[in-house]
Amino acid sequence: MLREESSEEKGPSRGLFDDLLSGEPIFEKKEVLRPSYTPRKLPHREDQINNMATILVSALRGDTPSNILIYGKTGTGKTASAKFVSEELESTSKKYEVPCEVEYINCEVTDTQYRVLAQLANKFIEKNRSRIDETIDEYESLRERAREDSSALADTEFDSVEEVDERIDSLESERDSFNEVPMTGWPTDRVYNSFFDAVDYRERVVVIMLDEIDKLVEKSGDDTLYNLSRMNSELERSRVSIMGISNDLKFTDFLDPRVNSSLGEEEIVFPPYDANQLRDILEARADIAFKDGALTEEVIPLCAAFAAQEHGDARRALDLLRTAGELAERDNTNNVEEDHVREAQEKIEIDRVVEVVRTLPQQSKLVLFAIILLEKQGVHNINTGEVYNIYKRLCEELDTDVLTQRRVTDLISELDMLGIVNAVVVSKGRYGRTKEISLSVPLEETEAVLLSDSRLGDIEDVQPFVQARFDN
Ligand SMILES: Nc1ncnc2c1ncn2[C@@H]1O[C@H](COP(=O)(O)OP(=O)(O)OP(=O)(O)O)[C@@H](O)[C@H]1O
Repeated sequence: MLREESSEEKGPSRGLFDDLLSGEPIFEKKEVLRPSYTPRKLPHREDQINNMATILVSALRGDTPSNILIYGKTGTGKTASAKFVSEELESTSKKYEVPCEVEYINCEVTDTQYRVLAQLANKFIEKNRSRIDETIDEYESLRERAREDSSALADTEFDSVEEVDERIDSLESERDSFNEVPMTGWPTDRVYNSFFDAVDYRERVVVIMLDEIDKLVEKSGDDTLYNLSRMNSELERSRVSIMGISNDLKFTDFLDPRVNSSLGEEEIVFPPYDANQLRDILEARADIAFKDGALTEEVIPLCAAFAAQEHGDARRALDLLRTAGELAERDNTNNVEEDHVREAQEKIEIDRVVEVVRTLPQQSKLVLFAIILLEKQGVHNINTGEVYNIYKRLCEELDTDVLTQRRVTDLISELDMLGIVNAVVVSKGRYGRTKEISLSVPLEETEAVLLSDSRLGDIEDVQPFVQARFDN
């Protein structure tokens, strides 16, 4: 007799993902909240966008636009606005058939003169080659038609098929003369010349957008900017203009005065957003990103308020909103609530700390570990001497160099600047001044990151040593 199917066995069994999928999803289009998404509308940036457009419109009249320096704190919409304006500029230039091209370079990634020039050279070499290829295609089809019927050459500059052949040959050798620049190995002069020739191949206005321009100057000085800004005096057919973007204006102190005044012909400032502006930005994105009614009333104002406290950073506001949505999704609820935002705020902060701590140099990790060990003993307002004693012991355990106390004091100041510890100088009257140090990040998570470092993870018997110091 056949065994009866139990009700549980009917149909396919529920798998690992069924429960996750069964809840009504919160998001309609989550990628709208990701940094890679470029919004079509940028509320509260109308003034800056109009300013950029007013300067760049001369490119569409065939003139060289002034160089622009854009600056403002992180997450204030500098890149998004500049990219928006560039796209509009390029599309309008196509509409009116005025050759104008924008090239974007992120100097955090491309941070040496060689790489910047090589990347630019290769982009223009590629453009020139494909333009030549298009022209060759046109001549080849003309040649085909002319071979069948010589009247196809009427109203053209050619008298015979052979002349078309010659033109195709010369275009092919012109195309082949554009050699790609290798990403290392050539003398810089040669790379510069390749870029120069590639750009000047035809009439056009070129806007070079150097995002995070301060990183380029920090890493390799101002030679690139010097060379780019003097190009126009030598170019014959084309014109180059620079748009630098930075969240740190101090880099201009290190520029040659000529480069500085040329780069900053026009300056546009992006001020931080306030909570109301962040609210508008979030609302516009949330409309597309979330299902109708998925957000409870307080979610957007709270994300905006948190991000406004962090120097008005729209990236942070969007991260918060997306993370809050993901946490709600994980809870299998249909609504994102205030608590999800608070949880998201904590999660983002911990993620930041983990990343900062994970990438600290070994010596800073040891100093931080010493502070943590002291805090675990319940020591408050730790002083540098106490940190130094434990630090030395840790170095012995690891058989590593011991830095001087002065150097360790510097490392503590660096940890303070990174927001990992809080070090305040207090006056002890006639005993002079001393630093009182406390941890400003969650202890357990920070310790776990330090212990995940294979070398620090091996230190087992330090705790009893620290303990012993306080038992006496
Ligand atoms: N006014 C705005 N409207 C909509 N989204 C915005 C606005 N301003 C910024 N954003 C969004 O915030 C995020 C950060 O913006 P963006 O990258 O332009 O900042 P930034 O000022 O260039 O920051 P950084 O200096 O860190 O590069 C992006 O996802 C961007 O789409």
